[in-house]
Amino acid sequence: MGWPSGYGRRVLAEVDSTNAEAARMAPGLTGPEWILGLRQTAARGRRGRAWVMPPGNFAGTLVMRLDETPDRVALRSFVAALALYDALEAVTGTAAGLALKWPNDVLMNHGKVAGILLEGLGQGALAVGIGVNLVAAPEAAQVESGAVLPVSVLAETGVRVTPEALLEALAAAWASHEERLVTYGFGPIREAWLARAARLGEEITARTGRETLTGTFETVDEAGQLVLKTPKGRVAIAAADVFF
Ligand SMILES: O=C(O)CCCC[C@@H]1SC[C@@H]2NC(=O)N[C@@H]21
Repeated sequence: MGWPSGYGRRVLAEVDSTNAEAARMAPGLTGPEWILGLRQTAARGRRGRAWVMPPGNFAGTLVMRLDETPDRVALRSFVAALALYDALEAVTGTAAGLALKWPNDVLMNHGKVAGILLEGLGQGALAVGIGVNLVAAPEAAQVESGAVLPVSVLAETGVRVTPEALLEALAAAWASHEERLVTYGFGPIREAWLARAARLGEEITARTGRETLTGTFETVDEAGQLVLKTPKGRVAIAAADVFF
């Protein structure tokens, strides 16, 4: 496939957080750029959580500028999840065991292998931060109680993938899904995501911060919201943590 044209790449031996580096780069950005951090000293996860990042794992951020509404920009979490799915299939040689968990985790054999952190940087700039447990997963005690347990690519498949090799596959897969979004809109991305979704049609629990809702995972709507069929009716949820 090769490196996609129009995308830059920077590899950093050590960085606090590739998302923080993206924020520093955003003002001078001339085009989309991938930042790969071989070590991160202050990696962050969703909802203010820390992200455990042993060396050898993948930490990358795509920083880009988009002239779009915030709702449309946010759909990049689905683009990122699909790109990760394809990239992991390419580097391990199989998609068996891979699934996508709303809003933006990638599962391998029912464990969390990758997480995505989207951050708006102001003035239309977006950081798409991606962490993948390539060689090591955090201890179960380091994750929130009830959360999907972390797994690594190495432990699940026996394949040792370097961060650089994953970036090559990820950048190519991102470019192709991004082009699809820009050309055809969210429809085909949504369908591809739903075809790979974990627990579709099953009972799941969503914690929004304000309330906890349990219901049947019906679909993801045209705005990317999780649609749950609950005893009180159908609910569309824009942001939550999901528990199986
Ligand atoms: O909580 C999650 O699941 C999202 C984790 C995102 C971690 C990645 S690692 C690269 C980028 N830099 C960060 O500080 N966080 C993201």
